[in-house]
Formats: sequence, C-alpha cells, structure tokens
Amino acid sequence: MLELDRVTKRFNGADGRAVTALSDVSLTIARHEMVCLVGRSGCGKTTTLRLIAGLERATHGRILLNGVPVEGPSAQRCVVFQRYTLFPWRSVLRNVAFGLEIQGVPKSKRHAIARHYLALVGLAEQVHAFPAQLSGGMQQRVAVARALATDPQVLLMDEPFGALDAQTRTVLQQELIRIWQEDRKTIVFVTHDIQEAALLADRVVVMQGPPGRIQAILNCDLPRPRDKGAPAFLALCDRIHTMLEVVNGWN
Ligand SMILES: Nc1ncnc2c1ncn2[C@@H]1O[C@H](COP(=O)(O)OP(=O)(O)OP(=O)(O)O)[C@@H](O)[C@H]1O
Repeated sequence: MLELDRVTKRFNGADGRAVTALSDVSLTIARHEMVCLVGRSGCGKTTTLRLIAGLERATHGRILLNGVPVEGPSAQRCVVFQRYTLFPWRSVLRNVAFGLEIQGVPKSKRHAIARHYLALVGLAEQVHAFPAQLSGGMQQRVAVARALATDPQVLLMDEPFGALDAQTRTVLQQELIRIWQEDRKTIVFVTHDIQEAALLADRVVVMQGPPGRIQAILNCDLPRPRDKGAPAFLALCDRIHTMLEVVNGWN
C-alpha cells in the first residue's frame, strides 16, 4: 500500500554543509500494518515520517501510496506529533472536528464524527473543555482523535506518547491497539522505547544514521493483546534490543 522506493533526503545543515538525513531507503508497508521505526537520535525516523506525510520532498526516489506518488500533504496521511498540537482557542470538540471543517463537512455531521472519536479515546465527557483544562495525556488523546476523525488511510505517529508518564503511556498504547484493531488503519509509529515497539508492531524497522538507512527488519508475530510479562514478549524485547545494539552500538 505504502512504498518508499530508494528515497534519499538531503538538507542544508546549519553550517552550510549538506546533511544526508536518509540514504537510499526502501520499505514497503502493507494495508492495516503497524510498523515501528526505531533507532538512535538523528537516524532519520522523523524525516521518514515527514516525507510520507508530504511535509518534505525527497531529494531522490519516490514515495507511493496505492501506486500514486506523494507530492504534498493530504488528509489521507495524518501525523500525530510528540507534543500535542491542539488549537488552544478551540474546544476539544472543535479541535477534533477541525480537519472535517476544512473538508467542508456540515457542522452537525462533523460534530457527530468528532464525538464518536472522542468517545473512542475515552473523552466523551470532555467535549466542551479547552486544551488548557486537560492533562497532557488527555490532550494527546484529543490529538489522536483528531487524526482519526478525518479517516486517513495512514496514521503517522512521531513518538506520540513520549512526553507522557509511564502509566498514561500504557493506557494510551492499549487504546491505540484497540482502536487500530477496530479501525484497521495503517500505522507508522516512531519510538525510542523497545517495549513500546514490541507491544505495538507487526514489524520493527531498525534504522541507523546519519545518513539514515534501514539496517534490519524484525517480524513481531506474537498474538495480541501482548502480555508485557510473558516470556515470549520479553524474548521479543531482547531481540529488538540486540538488533539495536548490533546496529547502533547501544547497550
Ligand atoms: N530541516 C532540517 N534541516 C537540516 N537538517 C535536518 C532537518 N531535519 C532533519 N535534519 C537532520 O537530518 C538527520 C535526521 O534527523 P531526524 O529528525 O529525521 O532524526 P530522528 O531519527 O527522528 O531523530 P530523533 O530521534 O532525535 O527525533 C539529523 O542529522 C538532523 O540533524
């Protein structure tokens, strides 16, 4: 469904020298797949997401969604960033309805859709609150609901739970799996957290860089829900850890 075909991305660095953020990266992602990108800071994970989102253009190579080249942002490819990027002056309901408003969906319909997704992320009671009245975890749920409300084919998540405490993070991971199983989106998820990758992914893509490259891909075929205490889960975490260690010299 989603194909990165020999993608290279260069930026002009602060010192005027070119930085190769990605070098010749190829990856094919199936419909309904959950793929996690892992790797040390600077290896090109965010750049990969931004290219898929159409927020950046590849220097070389192509990105195809259903065979059609990605040439700019689209409601079909929605990003959830690490920090909740809500409009502070809009209520929760109107934040979630924003993308639909842009698409010209009538008010009653867009509010009904927004309420549906807010209920899905457990915020049915908070529809009239403003972002500043919510906790960080709640704001991030709103961001997830907003991304889902426009029914994108691909959800791009850039460490969406990275700023949250461990307990809230666990709740949102479980919710994301539930929503993904119900909604069957294709998800590309960036994380630094090995447990998170093991919990979520169908495949873990290990990157190294700069220049960013894919060094290894690991299939995670444990049935869901995955039990973090189960020996098979711990073995999977260990395999991801070992791959990162081998690729990046982590320990
Ligand atoms: N707009 C930009 N201008 C110049 N260089 C950039 C730009 N965006 C990214 N880079 C460089 O490209 C490389 C990859 O950055 P990227 O943000 O994709 O890495 P990352 O793996 O997401 O890192 P992190 O885990 O720290 O978020 C880095 O060397 C970074 O400095």
